[in-house]
Amino acid sequence: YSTPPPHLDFRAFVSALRSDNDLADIDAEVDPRLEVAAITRRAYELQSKAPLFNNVKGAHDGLFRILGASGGLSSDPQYPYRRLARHVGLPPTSSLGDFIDTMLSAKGKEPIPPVHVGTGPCKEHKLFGDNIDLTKLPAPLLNKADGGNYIQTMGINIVQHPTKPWVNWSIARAMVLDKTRLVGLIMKPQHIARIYEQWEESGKDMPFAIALGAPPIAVMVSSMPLPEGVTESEYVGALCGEPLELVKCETNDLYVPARSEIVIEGTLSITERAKEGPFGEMHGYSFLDEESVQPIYNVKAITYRGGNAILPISVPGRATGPDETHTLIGTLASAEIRQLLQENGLPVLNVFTPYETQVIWAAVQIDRKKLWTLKTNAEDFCRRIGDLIFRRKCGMQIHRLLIVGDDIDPFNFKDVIWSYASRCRPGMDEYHFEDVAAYGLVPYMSHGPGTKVTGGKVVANCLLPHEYNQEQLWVTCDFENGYPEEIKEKVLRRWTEFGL
Ligand SMILES: Cc1cc2c3c(c1C)C(C)(C)C[C@@H](C(=O)Cc1ccccc1)N3c1c([nH]c(=O)[nH]c1=O)N2C[C@H](O)[C@H](O)[C@H](O)COP(=O)(O)O
Ligand SMILES: [K+]
Ligand SMILES: [Mn+2]
Repeated sequence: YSTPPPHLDFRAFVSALRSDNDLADIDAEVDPRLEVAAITRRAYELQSKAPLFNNVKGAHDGLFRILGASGGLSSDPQYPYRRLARHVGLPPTSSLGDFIDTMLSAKGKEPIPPVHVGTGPCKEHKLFGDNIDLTKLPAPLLNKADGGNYIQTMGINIVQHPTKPWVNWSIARAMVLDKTRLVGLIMKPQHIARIYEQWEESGKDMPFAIALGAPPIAVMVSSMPLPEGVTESEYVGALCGEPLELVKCETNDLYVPARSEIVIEGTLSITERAKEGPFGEMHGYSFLDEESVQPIYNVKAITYRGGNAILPISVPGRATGPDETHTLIGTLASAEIRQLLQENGLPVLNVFTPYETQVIWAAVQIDRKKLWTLKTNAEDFCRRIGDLIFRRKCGMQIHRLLIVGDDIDPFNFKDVIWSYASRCRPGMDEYHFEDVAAYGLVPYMSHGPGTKVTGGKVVANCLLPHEYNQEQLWVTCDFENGYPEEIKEKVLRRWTEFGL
């Protein structure tokens, strides 16, 4: 096969990280029981290179190597988002704004359906029946409190609606239960849960495939809350301007990316369930009283790429250095939220979920000149935005929206928190929503004082009243805004002379 670009082939992506000097090849033996995850977690927190474990204890017959932090921030502070850029074929100097613009660039474009090819790298090795023993694979234990070995944290869960032409791609965690079974989170309003409900009604187990080490751009779209009914693989095609190549599963009629590293396929039971979790969550907590009971994945085949297949993993936790549950879930939800607000005619420039808020908050940047033409006020404007976002799936994970002006950079938390701290009057500038679906995993909901699955959401107005209808009545006191251009130029020119 000719080697495709990094965004279309996971192994080419790994080579690109290596040539970016953003990958650490670890050839020493490392234990998948906690050690691999601890190294990966610290790699996020220090924003170091992505660890590629080439010698995982217990690996055999080419299963498997492990790549951690594929969606973490780059180790080179000059290119913080280069690893994300590599997922979608963007230049290394790309900003988060460029990344969001790219992920939205196929909206309104004709979908490009994938093409089916006869075979591909993921078909080089095949395991069936007694050759399948998930307990013999080096599936990693990611956190000392986890209830099982989570083999699925960065793969694409592929399921098809039983009657409609909708094939959904998403990321949903799953842990090893026994020799031939996984158990994983199937949670409403996620599309995998909606489609699962349809199979329950049809009375048949749901065929599934999990494609691990799939093309990076497909992993991105799988993590994006596209509208219901959209077949993610067609959106990937529209983004790339060319169809994705898929091959048929061995044991069902689903199709998977031909270049995947590892494919697990089978049926998700509509009757058998088992205890799932605890799991180290995206907000930085693992609650020990987790009593989640979830459907069982019956594994019928495992196929995988030669040359020592690579299992990508995500180790969610505190976003002191963000992991994929922040850089993918937060950023891609921000993209869909921006799309929704702009489609509804709101003067929104950008949206972003600051990592410092564990992507529970989202800053919504408003074009103030356009805001004046709406002749509105804080209450009406904030309630309108809250009604749009908090009643849609793309807003599911957001509990606080901050409405900020175009003088604020939503990607710069110091800007965002400055405007929230100084312009949002407690008791008058926050508009609460108690009748909307909550994100049940947020600790103050799951283990908080009030209801668990509704409410706890708020829109914080970070614009002063006069900003709704006229130019700001202040000069911002920082170097950028507090001095005339000629003074700033003179200061910058003489800065080194002053020895500062
Ligand atoms: C990048 C990433 C994303 C998720 C998850 C993880 C990572 C790395 C891991 C596996 C590390 C953690 C896990 C979570 O525990 C986080 C989570 C997020 C959202 C709902 C429940 C759990 N998770 C996940 C997730 N969606 C879930 O339905 N159970 C999941 O298990 N998601 C989010 C999900 O993919 C996005 O919401 C997609 O938009 C869903 O696709 P559609 O339904 O819109 O088609
Ligand atoms: K998706
Ligand atoms: Mn979907």
